[in-house]
Amino acid sequence: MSFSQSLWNANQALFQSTLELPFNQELASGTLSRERFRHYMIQDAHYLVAYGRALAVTAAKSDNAEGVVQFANAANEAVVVERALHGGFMRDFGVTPEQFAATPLTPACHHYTSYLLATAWSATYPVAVAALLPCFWIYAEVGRDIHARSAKDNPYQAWVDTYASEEFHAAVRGVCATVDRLAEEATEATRAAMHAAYKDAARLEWMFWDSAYRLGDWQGSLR
Ligand SMILES: Cc1ncc(CN)c(N)n1
Repeated sequence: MSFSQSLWNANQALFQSTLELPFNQELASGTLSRERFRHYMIQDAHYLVAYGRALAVTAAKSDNAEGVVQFANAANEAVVVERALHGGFMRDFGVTPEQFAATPLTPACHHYTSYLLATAWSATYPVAVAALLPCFWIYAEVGRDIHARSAKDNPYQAWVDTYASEEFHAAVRGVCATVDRLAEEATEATRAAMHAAYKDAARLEWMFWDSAYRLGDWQGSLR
């Protein structure tokens, strides 16, 4: 079994519970409230900038030229392509650039982006790549799962199509191939750290959707 497959298998139950989250169930049926999707979109647009930075730092740490291009391209995709999708939804939902800029990161978004940035800056290249893999892989598999059962005239179809697309899945295969090569060359301790990083990020993916469904925010005087 490949190392990336072992990461996936070790977190299979977590992935299943991600699919079962009310946010994703209602995204598939098209019944997710506009308020919840709007909340998610704003937080995800914040997330994508930090994620793009983490990818760029990881690109700079790469041990070869291919990795520089792979992760620099992924940073570009996150900030330009994915955020364009969000821009379309923001317009539909009447979120102005000023409203977006004035909306702080929720605890879940703050936690996840801080984790990715800290890992990208402080961990070794193989561990940083393992921490980024769930952002690719879980979204691609959630996208495909929802695509297979998405309601007709789903208002969120553009989101579903983006993450179910062959282009997005090709990027996942590329990151898995890099993870597999790095794991092959790594010590046992590094492989264990890669497993831990993957799991941390997979849990934070779960929390991000759960928080969006709950309209998560800082409590009372913490705002
Ligand atoms: C929270 C989160 N994780 C991953 C992705 C897919 N790049 C995303 N848009 N948002």
